[in-house]
Amino acid sequence: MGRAHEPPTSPTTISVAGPAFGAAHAGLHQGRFEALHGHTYTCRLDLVGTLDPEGVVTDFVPVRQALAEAIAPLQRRTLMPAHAPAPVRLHHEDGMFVIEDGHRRFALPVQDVVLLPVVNTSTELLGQYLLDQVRPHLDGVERAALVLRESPTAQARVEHHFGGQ
Ligand SMILES: Nc1nc2c(c(=O)[nH]1)N=C([C@H](O)[C@H](O)COP(=O)(O)OP(=O)(O)OP(=O)(O)O)CN2
Repeated sequence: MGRAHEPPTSPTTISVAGPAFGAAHAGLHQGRFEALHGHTYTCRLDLVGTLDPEGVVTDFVPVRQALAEAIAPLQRRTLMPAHAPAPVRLHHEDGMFVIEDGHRRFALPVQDVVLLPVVNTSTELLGQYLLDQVRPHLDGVERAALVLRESPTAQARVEHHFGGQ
Protein backbone atom coordinates (compact mmCIF):
# COMPACT_ATOMS: atom_id res chain seq x y z
CA MET A 1 0.00 0.00 0.00
CA GLY A 2 1.25 3.48 -0.87
CA ARG A 3 1.37 6.35 1.57
CA ALA A 4 -1.93 8.19 2.19
CA HIS A 5 -2.15 11.38 0.15
CA GLU A 6 -1.88 14.26 2.64
CA PRO A 7 -4.50 17.02 2.30
CA PRO A 8 -2.83 20.25 1.12
CA THR A 9 -2.31 22.82 3.84
CA SER A 10 -2.63 25.78 1.48
CA PRO A 11 -6.03 27.49 1.15
CA THR A 12 -8.52 25.84 -1.22
CA THR A 13 -11.61 27.42 -2.79
CA ILE A 14 -14.93 25.65 -3.26
CA SER A 15 -17.95 27.11 -5.05
CA VAL A 16 -21.61 26.54 -4.30
CA ALA A 17 -24.35 27.82 -6.59
CA GLY A 18 -27.79 28.80 -5.38
CA PRO A 19 -31.03 28.40 -7.33
CA ALA A 20 -31.86 31.15 -9.82
CA PHE A 21 -34.68 33.38 -8.65
CA GLY A 22 -36.92 35.87 -10.35
CA ALA A 23 -37.73 39.06 -8.47
CA ALA A 24 -38.87 42.59 -9.18
CA HIS A 25 -37.34 45.71 -7.69
CA ALA A 26 -36.86 49.41 -8.26
CA GLY A 27 -33.43 50.65 -7.33
CA LEU A 28 -32.91 54.09 -5.82
CA HIS A 29 -30.64 56.42 -7.73
CA GLN A 30 -30.08 59.97 -6.46
CA GLY A 31 -33.00 59.49 -4.07
CA ARG A 32 -35.48 58.49 -6.76
CA PHE A 33 -36.85 55.10 -7.60
CA GLU A 34 -36.20 53.83 -11.08
CA ALA A 35 -39.03 52.06 -12.92
CA LEU A 36 -40.17 48.78 -11.41
CA HIS A 37 -38.53 45.93 -13.31
CA GLY A 38 -37.42 42.35 -12.81
CA HIS A 39 -34.34 40.18 -13.04
CA THR A 40 -33.56 36.50 -13.00
CA TYR A 41 -30.83 36.58 -10.39
CA THR A 42 -28.22 33.88 -10.04
CA CYS A 43 -25.69 33.58 -7.25
CA ARG A 44 -22.58 31.71 -6.33
CA LEU A 45 -20.65 31.42 -3.10
CA ASP A 46 -16.87 31.02 -3.21
CA LEU A 47 -15.52 29.66 0.07
CA VAL A 48 -11.84 29.64 0.99
CA GLY A 49 -10.39 27.52 3.75
CA THR A 50 -7.83 24.91 4.66
CA LEU A 51 -8.82 21.30 4.10
CA ASP A 52 -9.87 19.36 7.20
CA PRO A 53 -8.57 15.81 7.82
CA GLU A 54 -11.37 14.48 5.58
CA GLY A 55 -10.14 16.65 2.74
CA VAL A 56 -12.94 19.23 2.60
CA VAL A 57 -13.11 22.98 3.29
CA THR A 58 -16.67 22.56 4.54
CA ASP A 59 -19.54 20.26 3.56
CA PHE A 60 -21.19 22.05 0.65
CA VAL A 61 -24.53 20.24 1.04
CA PRO A 62 -25.73 22.25 4.09
CA VAL A 63 -24.25 25.42 2.59
CA ARG A 64 -26.22 24.91 -0.64
CA GLN A 65 -29.33 24.28 1.45
CA ALA A 66 -28.81 27.46 3.51
CA LEU A 67 -28.41 29.46 0.31
CA ALA A 68 -31.59 27.95 -1.14
CA GLU A 69 -33.47 28.74 2.10
CA ALA A 70 -32.28 32.36 2.03
CA ILE A 71 -33.37 32.72 -1.58
CA ALA A 72 -36.77 30.96 -1.38
CA PRO A 73 -38.68 33.88 0.25
CA LEU A 74 -37.46 36.23 -2.52
CA GLN A 75 -38.68 34.11 -5.41
CA ARG A 76 -41.40 35.86 -7.47
CA ARG A 77 -41.63 38.76 -5.05
CA THR A 78 -41.04 42.48 -5.30
CA LEU A 79 -38.03 43.43 -3.19
CA MET A 80 -38.23 46.76 -1.40
CA PRO A 81 -35.80 48.51 0.98
CA ALA A 82 -36.93 48.80 4.63
CA HIS A 83 -34.23 51.38 5.39
CA ALA A 84 -34.37 53.73 2.41
CA PRO A 85 -33.48 57.27 3.52
CA ALA A 86 -35.99 60.14 3.45
CA PRO A 87 -37.84 61.29 1.44
CA VAL A 88 -38.77 57.65 0.78
CA ARG A 89 -41.82 56.66 2.84
CA LEU A 90 -43.47 53.31 3.24
CA HIS A 91 -46.76 52.30 4.82
CA HIS A 92 -49.69 49.90 4.56
CA GLU A 93 -52.98 50.99 3.05
CA ASP A 94 -56.02 48.69 2.59
CA GLY A 95 -53.98 45.50 2.22
CA MET A 96 -51.50 47.21 -0.05
CA PHE A 97 -47.94 48.07 0.61
CA VAL A 98 -47.27 51.64 -0.47
CA ILE A 99 -43.83 53.06 -1.06
CA GLU A 100 -43.11 56.50 -2.49
CA ASP A 101 -40.19 58.84 -3.01
CA GLY A 102 -42.08 62.08 -3.73
CA HIS A 103 -42.11 61.39 -7.49
CA ARG A 104 -43.03 57.74 -7.93
CA ARG A 105 -45.61 55.83 -5.88
CA PHE A 106 -45.90 52.03 -5.86
CA ALA A 107 -48.91 50.25 -4.37
CA LEU A 108 -48.45 46.48 -4.31
CA PRO A 109 -50.29 43.59 -2.64
CA VAL A 110 -48.70 43.12 0.78
CA GLN A 111 -48.14 39.41 0.17
CA ASP A 112 -46.14 40.12 -3.02
CA VAL A 113 -43.60 42.35 -1.29
CA VAL A 114 -40.52 41.39 0.69
CA LEU A 115 -39.10 44.22 2.76
CA LEU A 116 -35.39 43.77 3.17
CA PRO A 117 -33.14 45.38 5.82
CA VAL A 118 -31.26 47.48 3.27
CA VAL A 119 -31.19 51.14 2.17
CA ASN A 120 -31.52 50.16 -1.50
CA THR A 121 -32.13 46.98 -3.46
CA SER A 122 -28.89 47.34 -5.39
CA THR A 123 -27.19 44.18 -6.55
CA GLU A 124 -24.44 44.95 -4.04
CA LEU A 125 -26.80 45.12 -1.05
CA LEU A 126 -28.91 42.16 -2.16
CA GLY A 127 -25.67 40.17 -2.38
CA GLN A 128 -24.63 41.38 1.08
CA TYR A 129 -28.03 40.41 2.47
CA LEU A 130 -27.75 36.87 1.07
CA LEU A 131 -24.19 36.49 2.36
CA ASP A 132 -25.32 37.61 5.84
CA GLN A 133 -28.04 34.94 5.77
CA VAL A 134 -25.62 32.09 4.99
CA ARG A 135 -22.68 33.21 7.12
CA PRO A 136 -23.74 31.22 10.21
CA HIS A 137 -23.57 28.04 8.09
CA LEU A 138 -19.97 28.42 6.93
CA ASP A 139 -18.11 26.25 9.45
CA GLY A 140 -14.39 26.11 8.87
CA VAL A 141 -14.43 28.79 6.19
CA GLU A 142 -11.81 31.56 6.34
CA ARG A 143 -13.12 33.79 3.55
CA ALA A 144 -16.44 33.85 1.75
CA ALA A 145 -17.44 35.74 -1.38
CA LEU A 146 -20.93 35.85 -2.83
CA VAL A 147 -21.39 36.80 -6.45
CA LEU A 148 -24.91 37.94 -7.31
CA ARG A 149 -25.59 38.34 -11.02
CA GLU A 150 -28.61 40.29 -12.19
CA SER A 151 -27.92 40.19 -15.92
CA PRO A 152 -25.24 38.99 -18.35
CA THR A 153 -23.59 42.41 -17.99
CA ALA A 154 -23.98 43.22 -14.29
CA GLN A 155 -23.06 41.49 -11.06
CA ALA A 156 -21.73 42.29 -7.60
CA ARG A 157 -19.24 40.37 -5.47
CA VAL A 158 -19.33 40.86 -1.70
CA GLU A 159 -16.84 39.35 0.72
CA HIS A 160 -16.55 38.39 4.35
CA HIS A 161 -13.35 37.44 6.17
CA PHE A 162 -13.94 35.33 9.25
CA GLY A 163 -11.87 35.97 12.36
CA GLY A 164 -11.72 39.69 11.63
CA GLN A 165 -8.83 39.27 9.17
N1 LIG B 1 -23.70 49.58 -8.94
C1 LIG B 1 -24.97 49.40 -9.36
N2 LIG B 1 -25.45 50.10 -10.39
C2 LIG B 1 -26.70 49.91 -10.82
C3 LIG B 1 -27.51 48.94 -10.22
C4 LIG B 1 -26.99 48.20 -9.13
O1 LIG B 1 -27.65 47.34 -8.55
N3 LIG B 1 -25.72 48.45 -8.74
N4 LIG B 1 -28.76 48.74 -10.69
C5 LIG B 1 -29.25 49.39 -11.72
C6 LIG B 1 -30.63 49.12 -12.20
O2 LIG B 1 -31.39 48.62 -11.10
C7 LIG B 1 -30.81 48.10 -13.33
O3 LIG B 1 -31.30 46.88 -12.76
C8 LIG B 1 -29.63 47.75 -14.09
O4 LIG B 1 -29.50 48.68 -15.10
P1 LIG B 1 -28.95 48.21 -16.50
O5 LIG B 1 -27.73 47.36 -16.36
O6 LIG B 1 -28.85 49.43 -17.33
O7 LIG B 1 -30.12 47.25 -16.95
P2 LIG B 1 -30.65 47.01 -18.37
O8 LIG B 1 -31.44 45.76 -18.29
O9 LIG B 1 -31.34 48.21 -18.87
O10 LIG B 1 -29.35 46.83 -19.24
P3 LIG B 1 -28.76 45.56 -19.95
O11 LIG B 1 -27.50 46.07 -20.59
O12 LIG B 1 -29.80 45.09 -20.90
O13 LIG B 1 -28.46 44.52 -18.87
C9 LIG B 1 -28.49 50.44 -12.41
N5 LIG B 1 -27.18 50.62 -11.86
